[in-house]
Amino acid sequence: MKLNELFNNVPAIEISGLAIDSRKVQKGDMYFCLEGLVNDGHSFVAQAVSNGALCIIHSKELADMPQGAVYIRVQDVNAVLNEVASRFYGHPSRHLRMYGVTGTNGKSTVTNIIRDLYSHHAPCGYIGTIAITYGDVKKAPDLTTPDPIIIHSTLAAMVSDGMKACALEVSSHGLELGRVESVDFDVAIFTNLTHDHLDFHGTLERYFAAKLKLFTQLKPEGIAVINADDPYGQKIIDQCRSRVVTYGIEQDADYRADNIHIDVDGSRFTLIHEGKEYAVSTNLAALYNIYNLLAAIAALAETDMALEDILPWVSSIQQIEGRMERIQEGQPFNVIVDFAHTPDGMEKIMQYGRMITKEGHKITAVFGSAGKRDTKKRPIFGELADRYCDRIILTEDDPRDEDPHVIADEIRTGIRHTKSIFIADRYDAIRQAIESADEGDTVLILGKGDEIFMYRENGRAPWKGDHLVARECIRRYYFQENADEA
Ligand SMILES: CC(=O)N[C@H]1[C@@H](OP(=O)(O)OP(=O)(O)OC[C@H]2O[C@@H](n3ccc(=O)[nH]c3=O)[C@H](O)[C@@H]2O)O[C@H](CO)[C@@H](O)[C@@H]1O[C@H](C)C(=O)N[C@@H](C)C(=O)N[C@H](CCC(=O)O)C(=O)O
Ligand SMILES: Nc1ncnc2c1ncn2[C@@H]1O[C@H](COP(=O)(O)OP(=O)(O)OP(=O)(O)O)[C@@H](O)[C@H]1O
Repeated sequence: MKLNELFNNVPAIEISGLAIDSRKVQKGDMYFCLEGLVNDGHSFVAQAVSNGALCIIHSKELADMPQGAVYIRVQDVNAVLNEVASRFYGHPSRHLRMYGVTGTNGKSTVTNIIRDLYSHHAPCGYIGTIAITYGDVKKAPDLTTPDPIIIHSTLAAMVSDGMKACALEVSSHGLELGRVESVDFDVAIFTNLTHDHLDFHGTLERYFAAKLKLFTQLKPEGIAVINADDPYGQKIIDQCRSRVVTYGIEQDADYRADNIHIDVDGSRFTLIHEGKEYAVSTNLAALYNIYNLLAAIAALAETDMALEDILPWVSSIQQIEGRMERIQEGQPFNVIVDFAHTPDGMEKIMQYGRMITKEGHKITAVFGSAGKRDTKKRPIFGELADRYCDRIILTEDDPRDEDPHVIADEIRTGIRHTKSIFIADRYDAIRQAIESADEGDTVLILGKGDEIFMYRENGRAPWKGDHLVARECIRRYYFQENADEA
């Protein structure tokens, strides 16, 4: 694209790419000087130009303006980045039905349910914590909500690959740092708001203010799909100028579930919408997943699919990796791997564990808490495990440069009655939980879900994955099989 197609009064030089990191600039790129939390992109202009940047977008006066590049001074570099990224890639979000999902818990689940159900109507892509997927493409993401360049280039690839829709997870970091400002959302979905990320946002109110942006930025003809049972749902409704559609269980809602029956491996309920009742049977278990399913159903039924075309598919929703993943290797006890890493998520999965574990059998929870992240949740995790579980095995979970033993001690401050042990190595902790399980027991392996990396002192290190380790331990140590390495 020519520079003069993006800005007025500039030469018609060809811009071949966009970059926000001087180290990754390639010949012909436009480099945007973003002010970050640690560095200021304005300091790396020389490197950007020496790597081949032909245009520099900046807001501050530059000490060094090496020759060979066009310099454009703007007021808000991030706003310009959002605008240019969308334009450079042909405004791809305008050519897709865009579903944006935000909330403390349930973003990956709701977006994956949307992708799964929409795919029975037309091809749908997904961008989020688990992956970036469309057609046959599946990439490991660095962030839940990537920067605007990755978002718009990915959406453009989705358009050219024949996708008709995209479900995008919108994290509070993504909103606060302005990563989705030029995404043309058709539907914005709110799941819930509970304690998380207070290290970054400071207070729950500021955390909420970040989430709110998705709804206040939504175009007037967009649709806001809101959880009516969450106290923050009403606050969003009050401030959103777009059409609002609600879902829930307890409060009156446009899509409401009633007569709910939850089993070990599925649920049934009556969906009430516009005075009509629909019998729904789904392979998703746990009450929180009824909320997630209602959110997805409401979003789809308000856009491209009729309820009658959606409901037959909800009984066979694909397992969402690492989200309440039941590990079945023929063992006579339950093993569940789950990504729960917030107090609300922990409580919900432990309640579900209690529900599926008969009187007289025990629940063992294996978990830790991330290093250098929201340390206030550590004792709360301890309290919850103390309340719902019979045995607690504390272990590492993305320790970064903290000592997992110290983290475990902080979790322990919330534990009053339940026996807890600390096993530093996560593999050994899972092994111990499985080896000591009896018939009818439940083992909950929490916090990392499907992740196959562990954040250590020097960044991401490989981790086998809780799901694979659990399978291996059941075969090798419970059944004493000569199981292959996971
Ligand atoms: C806290 C946070 O979100 N930080 C993001 C932020 O980093 P930063 O502000 O520290 O960046 P910085 O190092 O100060 O650099 C400022 C600018 O200078 C540039 N730079 C920097 C150094 C250099 O040599 N050359 C150069 O050009 C950087 O590319 C950047 O554009 O901007 C970077 C560029 O976009 C992001 O990669 C980075 O995400 C970091 C890696 C991160 O871990 N973010 C997490 C917390 C996050 O966003 N998580 C949410 C999900 C949370 C959840 O729900 O669990 C997510 O959406 O993934
Ligand atoms: N609606 C919900 N309410 C409460 N807890 C939930 C809900 N949905 C999922 N969870 C719990 O939160 C965990 C994470 O779910 P999911 O990955 O869908 O959330 P997320 O918002 O995408 O989180 P992240 O952005 O950190 O990946 C699940 O494994 C489950 O324990």
